[in-house]
Amino acid sequence: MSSAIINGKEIGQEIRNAVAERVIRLKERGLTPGLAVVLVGDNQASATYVRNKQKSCEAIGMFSELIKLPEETTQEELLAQIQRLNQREDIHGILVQLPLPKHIDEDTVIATIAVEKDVDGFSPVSVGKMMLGQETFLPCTPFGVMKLLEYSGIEIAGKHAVIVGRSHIVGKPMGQLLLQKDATVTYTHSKTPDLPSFTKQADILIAAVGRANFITKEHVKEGAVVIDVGINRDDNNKLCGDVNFVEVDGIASHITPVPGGVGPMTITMLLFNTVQAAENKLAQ
Ligand SMILES: Nc1nc2c(c(=O)[nH]1)N[C@@H](CN(C=O)c1ccc(C(=O)N[C@@H](CCC(=O)O)C(=O)O)cc1)CN2
Repeated sequence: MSSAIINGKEIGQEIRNAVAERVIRLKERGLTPGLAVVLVGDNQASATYVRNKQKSCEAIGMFSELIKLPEETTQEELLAQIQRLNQREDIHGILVQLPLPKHIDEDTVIATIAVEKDVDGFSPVSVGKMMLGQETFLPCTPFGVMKLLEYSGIEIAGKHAVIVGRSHIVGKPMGQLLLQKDATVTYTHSKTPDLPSFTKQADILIAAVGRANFITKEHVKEGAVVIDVGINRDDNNKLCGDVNFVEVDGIASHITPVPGGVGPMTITMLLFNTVQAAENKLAQ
């Protein structure tokens, strides 16, 4: 029997509809939520994601502004741009699209975003608050995965979650959010010896390693929930995840597809966080 598909497009749309209602309420009170998206350089994938973010904002009545900077922009110029956005009353969320060109230090740039506008949840203060379980903006991809699990009725408490990947923006926060919901969490990564001996124990397996079709049937326990965070290109340049879907389908109880699984949730939770930032501003 095939695994149940966790549909990120459908769940994302349901959440976007609720966020759109909050935008209407804010506009009735004279405030239009505004997101500034900063794109540096010519990375084609980044340009597509940024375009999708802007379209998604427009679709629910939010204001969005693209600040497009050339590849040779200096770090100082970028920091000055962010400082200007920090001051603007009409901008409630600031997002710097990653990756940045190599001559710019991502950590310094992210740390310059005002914490109350850090709708990506990447700044050191946001990460620290998340670790402490304090109210803050959660990073959009792991936040989206938590929503997928919630909307699919998947129990987390008492389950063994195994994360494959340890990036700052997905793997590390993902484990933390699952821990806060009382999962037992194991972190693994591409250099973990005998990876299947760990992943085979997972009730919830999160693949966030960034390698096409890396997770195969030998990694997955019968009945596990498999969440694929990867966005890769295979040998035929076709979009694929970190999970070999064909092999794992039928072993997992639930699985997210790529495309149409976690990806759409990343932008959904960005909208969610930006509206939250605007509501916070009004409540000040
Ligand atoms: N500042 C940030 N930079 C990056 C982030 C981020 O959350 N904040 N995440 C990724 C890229 N990303 C958003 O920026 C992103 C990636 C993929 C998708 C998505 O919807 N994927 C679709 C497939 C799209 C396609 O056809 O290529 C899917 O999986 O269905 C949305 C957002 C790195 N940078």
